[in-house]
Amino acid sequence: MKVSAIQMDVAFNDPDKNRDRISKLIEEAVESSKPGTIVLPEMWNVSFFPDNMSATADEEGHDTQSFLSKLARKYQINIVGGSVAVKKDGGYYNTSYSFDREGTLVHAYDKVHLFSPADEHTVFESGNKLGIFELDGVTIGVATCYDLRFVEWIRMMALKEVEILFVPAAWPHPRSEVWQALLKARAIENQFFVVGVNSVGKTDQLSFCGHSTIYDPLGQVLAGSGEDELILTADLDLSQLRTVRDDIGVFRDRRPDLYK
Ligand SMILES: NC(=O)CCC(=O)C(=O)O
Repeated sequence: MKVSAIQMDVAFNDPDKNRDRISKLIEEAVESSKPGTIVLPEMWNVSFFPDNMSATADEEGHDTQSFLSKLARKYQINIVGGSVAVKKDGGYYNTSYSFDREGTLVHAYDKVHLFSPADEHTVFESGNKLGIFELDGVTIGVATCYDLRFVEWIRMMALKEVEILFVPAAWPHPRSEVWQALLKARAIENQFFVVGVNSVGKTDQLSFCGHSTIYDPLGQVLAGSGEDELILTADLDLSQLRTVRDDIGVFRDRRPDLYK
């Protein structure tokens, strides 16, 4: 599966501007790299996160779904749609929508671990389900930003046969090294591919650290970035996942009977 990750400078509280930018970046990614799957960062409609959610959160996710579905169909690509601020069920959610090449919504994932240091839990409701689905016959997992820190959560995805973990993020300085270390660790310990796609740029409160990176199941970098807006692409050879697991049989050798 050829994957392009869009590391983007998300405009604060301006969904229209962000949709325009994403249209251009997806067109550019398709023309330059011809990926099968494109992934976007966390909260790309409004950034992380404005205090007047009622003005800009996407009502039931309708605008986002119609926008991403059209792009997926137009370019015949899968889109793992990062995440957006959504108003639904009487609350706000940090929701990730994913689409197949026909533009069909295949999965919606509500961020489970809300980032309490930024009071995300006081504004948003949390989800309660794993983000797992299939694209082109490949088992995909999605975990949003802070979810990455929760090793048990990510391990559950590996145990459910996830082959590629996508991590859309709005991860700020001064924790760039933490972001990179956790992405790499999750790839090595779970022996799957990890695609971390972060934001860049600033809000009044935060400066996002970029360094979106695609890791193979050994934790080797297939594509990396700095702190500029850019598209990074890698071709993931999924047979590597089997080879790595045959060589070092972590899933054969683990002792869940003792992990209580
Ligand atoms: N958007 C987030 O969830 C931020 C997470 C973060 O900065 C951290 O875990 O550190």
